[in-house]
Amino acid sequence: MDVKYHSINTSQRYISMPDADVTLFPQWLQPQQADQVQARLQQTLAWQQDTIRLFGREVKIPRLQAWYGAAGIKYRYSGLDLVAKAWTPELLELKDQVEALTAARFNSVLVNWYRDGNDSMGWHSDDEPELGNKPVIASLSLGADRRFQMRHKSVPASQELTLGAGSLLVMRGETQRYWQHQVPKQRRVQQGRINLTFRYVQP
Ligand SMILES: O=C(O)CCC(=O)C(=O)O
Ligand SMILES: [Fe+2]
Repeated sequence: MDVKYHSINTSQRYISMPDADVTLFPQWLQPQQADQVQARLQQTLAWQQDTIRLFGREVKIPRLQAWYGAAGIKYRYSGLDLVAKAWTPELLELKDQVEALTAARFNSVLVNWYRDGNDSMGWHSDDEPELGNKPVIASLSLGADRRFQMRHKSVPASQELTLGAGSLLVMRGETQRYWQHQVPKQRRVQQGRINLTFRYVQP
């Protein structure tokens, strides 16, 4: 897998939303390359189905996750304490490419595997304190198309995108402060999807 020597398509679409800065690169990776990367990540990452406490009960989250990054990076996510595993060669290569595109720095990645349309992620903002003010979040999608919904926290504004294989969504500035996002269940989707969100966590 060598992302560098594939042509990367930087055509982009700015998504006009109040109090947000969101850009979509719909075909950042070519379909073939996206499939190749997905297969490789599925095989090589240390997937876990974490549990969270919800109303006093242990509940399995509806997807598999893996957290990778630089040594010593720790992260709290929905009440989970995650410690980054060391970058794999594929993840490091993707991180370098995403850094080159966005001119931002990342030291970790949260990887989610939605096994089919029953897996999902509920409404949230990526606004944990360790992400700092105005975090840049770069989100690479592989596999099945899934709906990505966004809603403003205080004014009636919303936006929905389809995130397809090879797409890269970059959220910057005040986006996390004013907006939430989710990946709803889509019962008819039978294929899996992997999403990687590259982040900079204050060490
Ligand atoms: O799967 C996605 O597209 C979004 C993932 C996400 O919001 C997150 O990891 O915080
Ligand atoms: Fe998120």
